[in-house]
Amino acid sequence: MPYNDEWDIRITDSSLRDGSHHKRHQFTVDEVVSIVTALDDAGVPVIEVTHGDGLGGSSFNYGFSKTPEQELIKAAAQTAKRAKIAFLMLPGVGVKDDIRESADNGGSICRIATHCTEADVSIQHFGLARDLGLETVGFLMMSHTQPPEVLAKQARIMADAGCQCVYIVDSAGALILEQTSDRISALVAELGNDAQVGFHGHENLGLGVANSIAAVRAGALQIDGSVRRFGAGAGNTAVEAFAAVCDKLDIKTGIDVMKIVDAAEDVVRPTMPSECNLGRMEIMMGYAGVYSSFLKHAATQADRYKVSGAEILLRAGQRKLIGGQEDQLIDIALELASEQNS
Ligand SMILES: CC[C@H](O)CC(=O)C(=O)O
Ligand SMILES: [Mn+2]
Repeated sequence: MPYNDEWDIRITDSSLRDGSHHKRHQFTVDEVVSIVTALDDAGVPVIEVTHGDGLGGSSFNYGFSKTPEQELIKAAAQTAKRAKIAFLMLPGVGVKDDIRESADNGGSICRIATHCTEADVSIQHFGLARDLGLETVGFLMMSHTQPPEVLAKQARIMADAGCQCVYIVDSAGALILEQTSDRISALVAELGNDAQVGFHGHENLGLGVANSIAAVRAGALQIDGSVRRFGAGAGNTAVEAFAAVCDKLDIKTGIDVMKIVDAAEDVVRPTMPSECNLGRMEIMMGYAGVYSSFLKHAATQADRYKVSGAEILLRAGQRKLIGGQEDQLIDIALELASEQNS
């Protein structure tokens, strides 16, 4: 079944949210306006704008925003002619008032993200979002850590709370092809017509586009990506490459391939501090199953304690760290430094 009469699937660009990790949360209003203008013109139907760690993420632990995220959401909503503006929130990092403020500023899609075994902490937020008339999306983060049947039960909790599309979120870029499609299929079977299923990929093993196609073939109707892969770790599925692949496979996305490749090169790339690399630290994240947003934090601690960033990430994977446990990267760096000096 297609997404609607116009598109087979709906693509959400996350460069102004997931890309915030890569930019250490330094987006300006001018950058948001230029990126939203270009993506909207290229036919991207949904653009996500928030601090990288979601509403309320601007903090000592996650990194302070250069511009308050509500100003960025407002600027995006005022700029977009066709695209809907989405925002993300992790319960506990943000609170319900942040959802209200985002809606007042023109955000129309509320995305609530939880660790993939903790869906129950999202229930009140989906309720509020639906009461406010917002469209809802749920993120099951670090989905590589749980088998399909566990994820399906968590998806059911979100759907029953009012979530209209539950995403398998490959936060670590660790899923490999069938591991993606098996998880999507389990959610599709569980949710039926109660909610759609989506996929959010990361490129840490170079599989963002391939995993996204596997997800579509398994029944996902919403797919995330970031233009120029502008996201945490090695970045997200490149929207321009994914749109081109969909075009060749006759999967309708509504995105103009010629316009989106220009936007990627001419508008988005100049706002990036650097390309999103697929270097040893990024590969280690996919290999060891580490949350992509740990990359910059691990790099900071590696510099500070003169230890290997890749080794920090490998141990973070062994410890099975999840989002919110960024401070343990300091502990691992100290452990490595003491081993080095003994
Ligand atoms: C807000 C945390 C995180 O960046 C959400 C996400 O994009 C992911 O888990 O991949
Ligand atoms: Mn992500």
